[in-house]
Amino acid sequence: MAHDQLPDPPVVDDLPAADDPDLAVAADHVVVTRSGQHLLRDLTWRVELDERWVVLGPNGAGKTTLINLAAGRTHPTSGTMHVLGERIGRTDLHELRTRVGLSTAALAETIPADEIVRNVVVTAAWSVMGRWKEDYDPGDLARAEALMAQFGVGHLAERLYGTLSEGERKRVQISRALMTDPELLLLDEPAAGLDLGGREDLVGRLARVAADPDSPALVLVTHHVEEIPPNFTHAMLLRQGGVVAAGLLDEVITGDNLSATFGVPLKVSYEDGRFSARAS
Ligand SMILES: Nc1ncnc2c1ncn2[C@@H]1O[C@H](COP(=O)(O)OP(=O)(O)OP(=O)(O)O)[C@@H](O)[C@H]1O
Repeated sequence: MAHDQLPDPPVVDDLPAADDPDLAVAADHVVVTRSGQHLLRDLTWRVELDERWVVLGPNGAGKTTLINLAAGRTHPTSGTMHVLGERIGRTDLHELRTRVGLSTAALAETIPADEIVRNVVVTAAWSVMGRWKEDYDPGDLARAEALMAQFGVGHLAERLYGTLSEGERKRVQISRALMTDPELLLLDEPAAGLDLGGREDLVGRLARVAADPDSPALVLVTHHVEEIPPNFTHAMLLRQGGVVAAGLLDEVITGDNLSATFGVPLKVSYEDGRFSARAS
């Protein structure tokens, strides 16, 4: 496909109503325009509460814009966006944000290097960054300890965040994102910058989160099919702000779809729950 040729959005029909209580995200013909540029165009999407989505696409495809929309941090220019039954633009975003766990590079940059790890995690309970209370609620502290243990950073609870490795920081960021027991968890490139061991460790932990029926709805952004954890169920491919394909993971992650998304001929392999891709 030529670089300037954009795919027609896939036809989506028989969608559940946007205010269906089983939906985490409902986007209808969403367009996001900034400085005259379409960051997203005509995006229609449903994420159910028990689904685990991966969003793939090249640099500049609109993935972070989509995550910010789903987190209630960006408004659509046109179309409608519902998150957990609330319409963006017509709801109290502060309240909605406590129901959505978010881990992005931009948020990570706001974590003070001189904060201890336990505080980085537990302060999410009050939607603040940095320590602000001497006495924490024992229930919040217990939850923070459990999450740090789940993500393999329990032994680092007393360490300064700035002294952690990139892989350890990523796992602290996800623990923090889960602190409020969100109904929707949004992870923007959680494996970026990790070495192979760190990536595999994180993929394994996210696979276990995905397999747990008590986990929130999940949306994970990545550039690489190798980073799709087992037990994820759905995928959306974005290119230049448009949807190339969306639906069940194994129907969407194909050589043809990835070639159209990334603009180079690619072939895909699948083994033991994991995908890999290379030039064909
Ligand atoms: N405020 C803005 N004004 C103009 N253009 C913007 C603005 N914010 C983002 N963009 C552009 O919109 C496009 C989509 O950006 P976005 O960050 O959503 O892409 P992405 O898929 O997350 O990219 P990457 O994989 O590189 O992180 C990019 O070309 C970006 O430069």
